[in-house]
Amino acid sequence: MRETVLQGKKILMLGAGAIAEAMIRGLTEGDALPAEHIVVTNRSNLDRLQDLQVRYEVSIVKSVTDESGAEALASADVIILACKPHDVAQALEQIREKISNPIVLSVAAGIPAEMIESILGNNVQVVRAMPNTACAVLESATAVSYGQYCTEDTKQVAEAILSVLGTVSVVEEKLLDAVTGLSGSGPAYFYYMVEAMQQAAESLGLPADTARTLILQTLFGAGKMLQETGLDPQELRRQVTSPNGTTMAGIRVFQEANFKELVERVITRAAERSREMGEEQASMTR
Ligand SMILES: NC(=O)C1=CN([C@@H]2O[C@H](COP(=O)(O)OP(=O)(O)OC[C@H]3O[C@@H](n4cnc5c(N)ncnc54)[C@H](OP(=O)(O)O)[C@@H]3O)[C@@H](O)[C@H]2O)C=CC1
Ligand SMILES: O=C(O)[C@@H]1CCC=N1
Repeated sequence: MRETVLQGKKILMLGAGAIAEAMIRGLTEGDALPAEHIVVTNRSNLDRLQDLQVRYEVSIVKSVTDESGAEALASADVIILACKPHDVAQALEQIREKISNPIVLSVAAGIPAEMIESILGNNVQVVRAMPNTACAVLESATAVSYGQYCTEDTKQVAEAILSVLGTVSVVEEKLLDAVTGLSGSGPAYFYYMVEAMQQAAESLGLPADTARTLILQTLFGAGKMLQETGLDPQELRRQVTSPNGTTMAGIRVFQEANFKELVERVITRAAERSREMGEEQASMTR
């Protein structure tokens, strides 16, 4: 365990789904704080909590509405809000009277800091973050923005937590919907591409396991080249593309299908959806 601003801190994870598990796995594997200082709760799925407890040795509480839930809420330094956007208001109503000035770190897509501040009151310090599931392997691309009441100490605590899980970029809150469409959803775009490449490889006669090995190493190698050479993607693409060769023939098919425009539409639509989800919820609580 490193000496950090997280020393002695307790985190309560409100929500135990996909992103909560990715963060729990990253925080425990990254040795950010003792596993028992991470307390996890959800709405009703006790089997899921017990499974997380067994696998990560975290603490669990069955419900925030019972006695052990009240204790966990009162002693939490940081509450990570990791439920679906449409469950956020209810989750906050349930904890409002029981918290004692924690940092609230929300990963809920689209939900404005102001909405959380207005439900919880008391000038609560709200940090909004948009990680991705690569938290599980300490490779998340996370962006963060700070609510109006956040102090410098709070920013340090939030960044200490999030930087264990990968890179952290501080952005203005109004850019978080774009971040959500880009890097929050982003892993799924690459997985979709891998699915498509696998399908193509198999239809060309490659054995499934050979195709998988080749695709994964190609993806990993391309990412590492981008990171380690510092070269632009255009230049790296040029190095692969022999005049009138195979790459040029393949890329031309992408160009004929307006691939770049398609990707722009994908990311724009995902960003818009983040904004819509936030607006739907914020309008219901006004
Ligand atoms: N999945 C991803 O890649 C990412 C997701 N996010 C954001 O994280 C949030 C969670 O997403 P994800 O993990 O995919 O969702 P999941 O559906 O996998 O998990 C949602 C969790 O929230 C719990 N929950 C619902 N209501 C309450 C409540 N009132 N109190 C406590 N817990 C509650 C559910 O419990 P139960 O099962 O008992 O109902 C469940 O454990 C979303 O807001 C999403 O926008 C952000 C970045 C990436
Ligand atoms: O699909 C979603 O809504 C969430 C937000 C970012 C990734 N998953």
